[in-house]
Amino acid sequence: MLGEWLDCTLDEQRDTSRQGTFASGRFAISAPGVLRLTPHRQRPDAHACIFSAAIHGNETAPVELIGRLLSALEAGTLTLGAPVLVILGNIPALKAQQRFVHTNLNRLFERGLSASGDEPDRARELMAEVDRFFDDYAELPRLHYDLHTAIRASLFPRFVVEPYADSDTHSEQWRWLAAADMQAVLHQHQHSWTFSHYSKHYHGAQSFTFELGRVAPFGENDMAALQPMLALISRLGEGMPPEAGATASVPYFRVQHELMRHGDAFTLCFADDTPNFTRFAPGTCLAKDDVSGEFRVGDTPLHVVFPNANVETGARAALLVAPCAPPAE
Ligand SMILES: O=C(O)CCC(=O)N[C@@H](CCC(=O)O)C(=O)O
Ligand SMILES: [Zn+2]
Repeated sequence: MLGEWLDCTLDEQRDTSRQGTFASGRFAISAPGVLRLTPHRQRPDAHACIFSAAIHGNETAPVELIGRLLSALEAGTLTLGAPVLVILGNIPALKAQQRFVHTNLNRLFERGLSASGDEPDRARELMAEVDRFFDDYAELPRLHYDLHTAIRASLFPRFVVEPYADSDTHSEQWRWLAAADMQAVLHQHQHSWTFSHYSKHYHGAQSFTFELGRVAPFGENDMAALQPMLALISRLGEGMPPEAGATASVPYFRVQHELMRHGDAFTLCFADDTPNFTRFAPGTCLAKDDVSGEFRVGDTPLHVVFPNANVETGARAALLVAPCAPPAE
């Protein structure tokens, strides 16, 4: 049944039904780690909802959050009123409790991807699942929340990344995110081929990457802090309008520059435990690279997000961001 699906995804030896019913809907496993929930009665405010987790295998809080949603549906304390696609992204990495096995899955969501290997194959499988789900509910507004946790501490422990795309984010989303206790918003300045970008760019979905605290092993996540987030996905699962908060208090940032690792001897010039959103003054040296040289902050201060010197060469080693005005209401 629903509650067992997470465990069975991690343990192929355990048998589980591939489809069945629960009090308010039907479920079907359409691919490994992909669970489709169909309501018996779809509510008028329903979105076609995708909730994904474990695109990075060591980010366990989102998996626990989705487990709570499924348990509530199974227990009948929550009534499914919207179609929901639940995705566990990188199953081998989740089993190994690693960010990825061979390469970062969250850089591969691009149509026409030609790379070969386990993660590229999984990206193709997940893109096809997303396409099929949104096609099947073409009449409904589309929504994709891709749930993550960050490697390091953050001055804003819970925040969202808004992927770059031509389509707009609806203003109600900002109010829902504020009520879900998201503490900052980061606007991407260019295409990034992440999973949330895929849904927004190719399907016009309301789509975000959520950072829900810091990476921790199963059982060690601060789930109390994620209660408002659970309330948001639960309301969406019910097909009901979520609670709306005040957006005025949420700081907005825009990416100014992607710091890339080009050489083997790439280093960041600040401490490993520097929290996300730490501000650096003009002139500060942020990185040294044996291929591209030094990177220094220009005339305006920059805040650093997701710094990671240990990425593959050619990959993003940090986002450098600056505060910006909130989107118009
Ligand atoms: O904490 C970190 O350094 C990484 C956390 C993480 O996995 N972040 C996502 C953000 C995706 C986006 O830019 O929308 C990632 O790097 O894939
Ligand atoms: Zn992640």
